[in-house]
Amino acid sequence: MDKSEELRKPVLALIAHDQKKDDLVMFVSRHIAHFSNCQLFTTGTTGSRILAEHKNLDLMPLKSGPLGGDQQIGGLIAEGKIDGLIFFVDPLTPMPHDVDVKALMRLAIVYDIPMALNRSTAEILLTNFAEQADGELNA
Ligand SMILES: O=C(CO)COP(=O)(O)O
Repeated sequence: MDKSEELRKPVLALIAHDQKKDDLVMFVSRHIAHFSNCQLFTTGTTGSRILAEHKNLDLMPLKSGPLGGDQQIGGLIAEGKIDGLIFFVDPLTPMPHDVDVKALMRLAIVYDIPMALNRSTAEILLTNFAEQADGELNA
């Protein structure tokens, strides 16, 4: 691995179901220093909500989840382009695209991508990425 590869920004996928979007935007705000050093992919509406608060992030919104956004992120995972997935899931609302959500989670498991499905696990995931980045800087 050459130096530029070692120091490349972590690539994270961020997604939130509608009832969890406020929580995710707050989470991003709280950890903005960290997210400013990441390349981000999101589903459509999630990305718009985050960009409305934080215009300068390196963030690429894909299609909305029900229109294929979860599958696009799954495709990126299959191509090895995603280092971690933070997905604030709403467990209390039926979703028309539930199969897409399940397929995305399946691919994250298949490719052994760190996947946080709620806030407390997302905190652990971010801490881990931050520690890795510190380790690389001090190596
Ligand atoms: O439905 C979603 C994930 O399954 C999220 O999609 P949006 O970010 O477009 O609302």
